[in-house]
Amino acid sequence: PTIVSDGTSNVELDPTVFEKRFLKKFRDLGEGHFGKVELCLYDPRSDRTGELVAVKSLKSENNGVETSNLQREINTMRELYHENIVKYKGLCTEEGGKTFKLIMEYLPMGSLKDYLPRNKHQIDHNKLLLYAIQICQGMDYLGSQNYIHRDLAARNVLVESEGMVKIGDFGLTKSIKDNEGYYRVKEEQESPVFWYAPECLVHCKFYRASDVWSFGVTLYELMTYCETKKSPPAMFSEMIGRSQGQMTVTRLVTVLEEGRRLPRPTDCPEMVYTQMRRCWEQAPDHRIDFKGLIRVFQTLLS
Ligand SMILES: C=Cc1cc(F)c(CN2CC[C@](CC#N)(n3cc(C(N)=O)c(NC(=O)OC)n3)[C@H](F)C2)cc1O
Repeated sequence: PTIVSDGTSNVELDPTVFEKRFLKKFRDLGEGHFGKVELCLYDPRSDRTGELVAVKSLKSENNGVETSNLQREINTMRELYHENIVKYKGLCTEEGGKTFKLIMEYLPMGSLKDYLPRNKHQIDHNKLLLYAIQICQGMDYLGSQNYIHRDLAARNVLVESEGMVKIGDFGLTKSIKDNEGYYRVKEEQESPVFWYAPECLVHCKFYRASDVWSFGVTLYELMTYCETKKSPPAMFSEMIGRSQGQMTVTRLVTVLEEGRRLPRPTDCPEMVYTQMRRCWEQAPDHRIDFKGLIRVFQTLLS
């Protein structure tokens, strides 16, 4: 907390204020549509004893939409406190607050998409179920705070340690006013359509139950150890025919309405695949919820 002296925050004492001059870029961690995430060293004593942080910022001068998206993401992250959600560390503003950067904790082991393929040999099904439970715990908490994530996928789940994962990116997260219970999807930019539930594709409506559908796809990724050849885009493209351009969504909706789903991954236990299918019920309110998934996975943990 800031020790307020004369009504202004005291930069030295507010640990959430990061000064641009001490933020040293090391390398890029990721690239998004409108911005990037960089690995930086925050070194206020300029003696390299600082700490490594992940910094999300917008690319060159974006229009107001991206700025307000980043502002919303910052306001969301600063309110979230859960062991399976990546920690907000603070803000770096420049030019008097015209542009700003989101500072988060850095998890050097990267996302599940990086980690699983490289460490298959030391990760058994029990460990995958542990990750599944932790993702559900983070998502159940997010929903309890009236947020929907809208981009849950293995690429956005970070590895804290071999036994702990966290939801790491909230770029598409929206708050839902309680009475509505859904968010109307607006932007058409590269939406992660192969992780989207039918109601999102057809009606542009996103419910908490739509996040459960995306979790089912994320669980499928877990059970395939994020093998590229078995990825949701690869598998769905086989089902709907390749490179359909804008016809992709139309054909995807058709196969989903026919009841077709991603197949059971090799060696995936029947009981785990059964839970995936319960995440992929056509009707949102027929799907299992995150609390139900946590209960089932805890009984499956041998
Ligand atoms: C402006 C919008 C935008 C920009 C983007 F680049 C991305 C994509 N980005 C998301 C953050 C990301 C993956 C996750 N979760 N990640 C975070 C950490 C960390 N906190 O340590 C980390 N660590 C790591 O890779 O260690 C080796 N990766 C990875 F950068 C991809 C999404 C966006 O909405």
